[in-house]
Amino acid sequence: MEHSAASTESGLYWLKIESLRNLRRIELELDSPVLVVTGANGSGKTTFLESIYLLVRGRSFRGSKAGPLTTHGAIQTCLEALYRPADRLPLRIRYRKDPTGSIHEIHPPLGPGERPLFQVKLIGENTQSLVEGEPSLRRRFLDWNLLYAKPRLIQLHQDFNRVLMQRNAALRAGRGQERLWDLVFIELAEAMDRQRARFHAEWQAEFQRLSAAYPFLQGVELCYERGWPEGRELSETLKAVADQERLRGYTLVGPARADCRVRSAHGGFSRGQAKAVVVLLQLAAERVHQAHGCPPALWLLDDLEAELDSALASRLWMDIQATGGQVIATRVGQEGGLGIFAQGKALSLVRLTQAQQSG
Ligand SMILES: Nc1ncnc2c1ncn2[C@@H]1O[C@H](COP(=O)(O)OP(=O)(O)OP(=O)(O)O)[C@@H](O)[C@H]1O
Repeated sequence: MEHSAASTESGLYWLKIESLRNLRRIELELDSPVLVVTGANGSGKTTFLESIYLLVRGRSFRGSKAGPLTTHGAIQTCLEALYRPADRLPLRIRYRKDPTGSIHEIHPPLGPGERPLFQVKLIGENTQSLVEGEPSLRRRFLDWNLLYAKPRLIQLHQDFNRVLMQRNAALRAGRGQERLWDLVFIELAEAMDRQRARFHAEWQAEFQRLSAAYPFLQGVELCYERGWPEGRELSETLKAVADQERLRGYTLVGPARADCRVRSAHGGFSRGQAKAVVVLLQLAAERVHQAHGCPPALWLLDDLEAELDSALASRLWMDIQATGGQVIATRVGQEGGLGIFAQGKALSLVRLTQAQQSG
């Protein structure tokens, strides 16, 4: 079945969901820049967002605790969407999962090393863990944003990870062979650090600009820690930790130990404030991406208003709209009230009801 693009802006304009968790079958045209999905608890709002995330990234944002993706009693999950880029013909995206595995395909396919079509930015449950959680979460977030802006650096990251694995294997073997990897390890580590530091400086500058409108962010800054002490050569640091590394059997310093913390002069953040900080980190990265020529991201907002006071939620919503990206947002409620989403761009509303759900 062919579908006509309903507006001239880039974005997803048609979506079909079959047998994803409690959503049995949904097919719809997305004909406005903002789609608000409402429904009672458990009606499938997060699952609706999950379908789009699966289509864009080929994997879910929910862990295995959420149980099987495919609707109980169904054989397979099939998701499909049509996406109109700004500068070329529409693309068909498919995700299919059955007991033998999953397939994720884009037609026509992207060229090798080509940047993904767009980024999908999820603001959902546990968003705060990015601020409060392990450094590895922030490191992955930094690299995800850096590599999207500069896809040619993917090779550098792959080379570094390969050398790190070899160096760790040599440390575990305990025959002193790790020194053979040091030269190439240092060269790749320094190159990665330079790229991360450059991206981080742009990110921090945009974060500061955005923060001016949020009084609770006075004195808050993003700090990049490269993974070995400032003012010290990596080679020196490796020598200093050599005995410890042999004892532990893995590399203790370098880019795999980097972090990008959000530091507050007043101590920590409340849950709502931490959530707002993460939205602003996403917004700041989005501004850097657009400055590098990337298309606007697609925002998936899962109950954005939860934990935020209405002034803060409205302010964030204005900043998200200003990015020019497509938005799919959820709201709890059977009445279909629009809350903060009533302010701003034209929107469509989908109310999830029993009709779309598996019984
Ligand atoms: N494989 C499955 N088959 C059928 N139903 C499932 C399956 N996996 C999960 N579910 C159900 O689907 C529903 C999915 O809920 P989801 O989290 O998407 O709802 P929600 O509208 O976002 O809820 P809330 O407002 O509480 O966040 C849950 O009731 C869950 O029990």
